[in-house]
Amino acid sequence: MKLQLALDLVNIPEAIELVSEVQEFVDVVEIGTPVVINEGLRAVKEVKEAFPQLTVLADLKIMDAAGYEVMKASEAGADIITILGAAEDESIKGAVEEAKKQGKEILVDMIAVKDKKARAIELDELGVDYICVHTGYDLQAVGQNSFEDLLTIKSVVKQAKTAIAGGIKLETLPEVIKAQPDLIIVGGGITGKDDKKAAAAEMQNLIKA
Ligand SMILES: O=C([C@H](O)CO)[C@H](O)[C@H](O)COP(=O)(O)O
Repeated sequence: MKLQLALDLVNIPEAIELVSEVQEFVDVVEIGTPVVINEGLRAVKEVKEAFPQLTVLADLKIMDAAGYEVMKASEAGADIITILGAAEDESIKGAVEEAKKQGKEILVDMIAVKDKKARAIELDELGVDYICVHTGYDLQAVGQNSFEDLLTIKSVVKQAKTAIAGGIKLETLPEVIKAQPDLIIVGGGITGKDDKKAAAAEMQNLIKA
């Protein structure tokens, strides 16, 4: 199991400062969708240049023009790029093909997919690297989480790695760990703490225990 730090509500200098603080306790750094919207792929480039030893994920949530967008994110230095599970199969295939060409990985975000079990089976067959269940900010706000969905996809996925994101905190981490996803994505559970280093360290300790 690996720990991914999601950076969503920062600019580039703040992102670099935050990663400096917690780098020894995280495996993957996510340049979140809001950061890409505000700063562009320059955020991916600058974070990867500052921390070449870390895996950098570009959370583009691609919906179309997938091969081209995966190519541009790869050129910026992303190691993993996200696409939406709701995208057309042609887009998923384009993303997977381009990522393979560039030596990168594709993570599919299942946000807003209704039949997650059926779609996870299809995505697994399309050769994606990760399938991620995700409760976005707007559904977190009405009390939802993705713990059940993680068990659902884990019961059918044969080849892809599994991931979970959305509102995971220290208090809920043990329940997530029980389901043994390959990747646990945490944003506010670390970035919202006064002592971010201690929060990341505590989470990494639980994950690696
Ligand atoms: O993907 C995310 C969200 O849609 C905003 O772009 C977050 O990175 C993801 O939800 C993890 O952040 P937290 O929910 O704060 O843990």
